[in-house]
Amino acid sequence: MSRPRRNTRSIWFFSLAAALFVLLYLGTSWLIDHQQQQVLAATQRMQERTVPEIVRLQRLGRNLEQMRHAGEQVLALAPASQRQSTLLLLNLVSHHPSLQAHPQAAPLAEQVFHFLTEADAALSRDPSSVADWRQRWQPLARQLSQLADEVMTQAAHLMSEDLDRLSKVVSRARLQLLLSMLLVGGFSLALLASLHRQILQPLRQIHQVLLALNQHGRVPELPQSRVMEVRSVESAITALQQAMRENESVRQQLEFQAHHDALTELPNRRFFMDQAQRLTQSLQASGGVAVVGMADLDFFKRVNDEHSHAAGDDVLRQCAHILRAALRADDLVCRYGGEEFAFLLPHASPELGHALAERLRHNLAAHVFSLGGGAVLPPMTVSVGLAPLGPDGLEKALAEADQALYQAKKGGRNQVVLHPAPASAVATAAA
Ligand SMILES: Nc1nc2c(ncn2[C@@H]2O[C@H](COP(=O)(O)OP(=O)(O)OP(=O)(O)O)[C@@H](O)[C@H]2O)c(=O)[nH]1
Repeated sequence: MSRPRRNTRSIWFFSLAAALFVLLYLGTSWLIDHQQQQVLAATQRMQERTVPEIVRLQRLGRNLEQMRHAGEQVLALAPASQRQSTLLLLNLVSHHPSLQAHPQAAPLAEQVFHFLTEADAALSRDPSSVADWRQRWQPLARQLSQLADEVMTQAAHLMSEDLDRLSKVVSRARLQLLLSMLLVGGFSLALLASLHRQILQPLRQIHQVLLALNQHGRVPELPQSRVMEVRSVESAITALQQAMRENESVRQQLEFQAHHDALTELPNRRFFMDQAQRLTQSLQASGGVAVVGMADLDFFKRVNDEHSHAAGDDVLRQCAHILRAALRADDLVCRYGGEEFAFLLPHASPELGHALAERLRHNLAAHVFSLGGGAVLPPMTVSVGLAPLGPDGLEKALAEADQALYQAKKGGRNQVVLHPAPASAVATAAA
């Protein structure tokens, strides 16, 4: 079962679509902006906090290493003056802010400075105690090295943590940007597809229908659109189509009436003459033969007088039918006027024309004309004049057929006379 179609005004449809598009656009813009802010914040954090912290830790690591190195120098039995300058440098390093700010490094630096000052004084007094001082120095040197390693590792971790965080933010931003693009792109495609289906396609079909209407071709069916504006155009076209069909039918009716006799529905004299002229020209051009005939009912006036004009009309209709049936399909025939008929028999020899006219005469004589109320007319007869189509054309042949008809009437009616009458008299007297 098909669902009933919902009608949509295109103005609502496009307003809604435009509003959705704007919302979607604003939403994705906000999302992109938000992601950008996050990337910026992560970068800023790295520049303002992480990098200085790393520098501080690296400096601390280097200072610790320097202290360990100073210790090695003091205990290497260098000259006293050199040990003094080393201790001076050590004093400076141990009070460096990077060391003082560190909870483990500050006491360790203090401890190292005191130890080495003490060792320097002792070695100045007794250089042979160096081995003992070197042994006591080892734990302090290890602590300095370990702390320096820890600090450097911490600096490396800080760097990689921040880089990790930044890369996560960037990849999340990239994913969201991709999704936003897909969403906007998908929506735009859906909108375009809908525009094509609801508006463009119906308009193309309307265009095809209008073309077909204009060219009088087979008009394709118009499917009913859901968009009301398009639908109203479709309705107008359907109404126009209906009006054109009716006009065409009226036109055909009028054309038929203009070309045919209203009573017998045979072609009228003017139409017959047009068609016969054209056929004559083509026969003359191709060297074809033809026979022209004039047929006139005998004593027809009596039917009118003795019965009624309406009865006369009825008889005329039946005679026209018998005449049409007696001749061949391609023969031209018309009601020439009153109870007189004309015909043109293309490709017919005088003998064939005569035979066809005889068939008409016999068929008419054999026909029973019954009137209303059981009344029956006496048999009707017809006189026929024939003339072969000569080089002088149709008018001449018709005039000769008319002369032959006159001869047939004069000769007693109910007969066929061929002009010019051969010696053996083609005319057939009534039985
Ligand atoms: N009912 C009817 N009568 C018509 C029509 N057209 C002509 N007639 C009649 O046909 C008759 C022709 O009469 P006539 O010319 O004397 O010919 P006829 O009586 O057939 O005699 P012949 O032709 O000499 O044999 C006239 O009475 C016309 O009124 C028509 O359309 N309907």
